[in-house]
Amino acid sequence: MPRRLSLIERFAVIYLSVYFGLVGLQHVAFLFSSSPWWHQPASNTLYDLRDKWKTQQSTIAKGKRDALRPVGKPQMTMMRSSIFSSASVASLKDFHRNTNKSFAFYNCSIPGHHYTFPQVPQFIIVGAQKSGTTALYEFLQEHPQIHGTSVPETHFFDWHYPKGRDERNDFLKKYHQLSLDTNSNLTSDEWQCALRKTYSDFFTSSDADSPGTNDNDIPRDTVFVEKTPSYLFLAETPARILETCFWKPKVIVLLRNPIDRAVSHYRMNIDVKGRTFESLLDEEMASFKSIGLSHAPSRKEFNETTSEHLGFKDVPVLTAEEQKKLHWKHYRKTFTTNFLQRGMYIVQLDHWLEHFALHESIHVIHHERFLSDPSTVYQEVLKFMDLPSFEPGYTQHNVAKYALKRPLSQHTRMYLAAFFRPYNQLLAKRLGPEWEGVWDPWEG
Ligand SMILES: Nc1ncnc2c1ncn2[C@@H]1O[C@H](COP(=O)(O)OS(=O)(=O)O)[C@@H](OP(=O)(O)O)[C@H]1O
Repeated sequence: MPRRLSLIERFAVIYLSVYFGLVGLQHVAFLFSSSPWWHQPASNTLYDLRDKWKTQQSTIAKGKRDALRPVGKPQMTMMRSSIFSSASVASLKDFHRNTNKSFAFYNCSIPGHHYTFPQVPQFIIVGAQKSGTTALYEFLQEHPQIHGTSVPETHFFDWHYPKGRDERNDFLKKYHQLSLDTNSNLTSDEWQCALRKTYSDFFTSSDADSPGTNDNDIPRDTVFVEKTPSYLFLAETPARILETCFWKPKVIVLLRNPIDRAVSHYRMNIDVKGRTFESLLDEEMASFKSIGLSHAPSRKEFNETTSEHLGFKDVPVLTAEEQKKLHWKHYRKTFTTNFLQRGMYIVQLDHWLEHFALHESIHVIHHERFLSDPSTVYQEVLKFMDLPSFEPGYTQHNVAKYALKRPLSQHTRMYLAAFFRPYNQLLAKRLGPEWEGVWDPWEG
């Protein structure tokens, strides 16, 4: 006859059941939370999201890294050396050459806090949205030296970057528990320290109250990478990166046929809008009328059988300024539906080329080539990153779940091809002959 449990034993059984039940739930929640960002809560929950994922993701990432690390490779302990303290490193290459390390720890202070954290990142995948950025990021994360972020996309430099006094104060309060007026109470060095520390936390598992104490196990050859595909689209991002990062990180861009990109973009949000792809296109085109594309034919006016490149021949390509204007006017409203604007790659890339040199600091990848020959493209990326060769498992990531109700009509496809044509031609001029006519149905 089994013995009846005492009150204390019963309490212990209930406590343990509840505890393990909650842990199980948390794991299930985490599995779902690693789904793409559009299934995540709104942007101002950044801090909650980060806290939730940080611990779990870093444990998983560490386990994965340890499993992938070649047998026999020593697990180096990062020494926090004072020679790196507050070092401002202009060139990542010089730093690497001089120290033989991939990154250093950084020390800085704001009122009430002294922080030590790794200088991140060395590489950023900035877009374009729906161009295979998730697949590339996942393949890179499999590399034993590469460490990603604790959330799938930080969106640090677009949604969360604090602009203006109120947002900066809110940022300090939320993350650094500081109730200060940044404009009057913080020096610019302190403000930069707060920015850098917050960003760096996306890459580490360090606790805000005891910064850096969990970072001892980061091998010194670690290369940090983040990906947020909307960065390419935002003209402000490069300057924000340069303000926050310790050096000019190298930038990776994937570009996909803008028509397929637009359809993929629509399929990502199909459940949200309940509108047809064509009606959203027409709406976006109408919004262009106010800023320079007033002569462009509408989809209904467009005649794909004429030879004069289909009515778009004399339509001016939007300048960066015009696109910026449009962007600010419509960005929030059309975030999920700016199919045309997001495919004007040349306008976006030009913002980056003002700050980052093509080939040396920006590596641009042809999405379709990545899809058909992932291994060659991946090895080229590793070469650009100056990392040893590695073969990940080449699988599909982030494939669209929703199908178009009706396949894209030939008329709409040709309308889009004609619309994007002048932008693609300018892009080829900037990137080189291998980009000529790649997405052009009238070529070859
Ligand atoms: N291995 C590989 N190589 C190239 N492309 C791939 C790969 N795996 C997935 N995909 C396709 O990439 C599309 C999603 O792109 P992103 O991950 O950049 O989307 S997102 O901006 O992060 O939401 C998405 O396209 P659609 O399926 O047409 O939507 C994926 O199918």
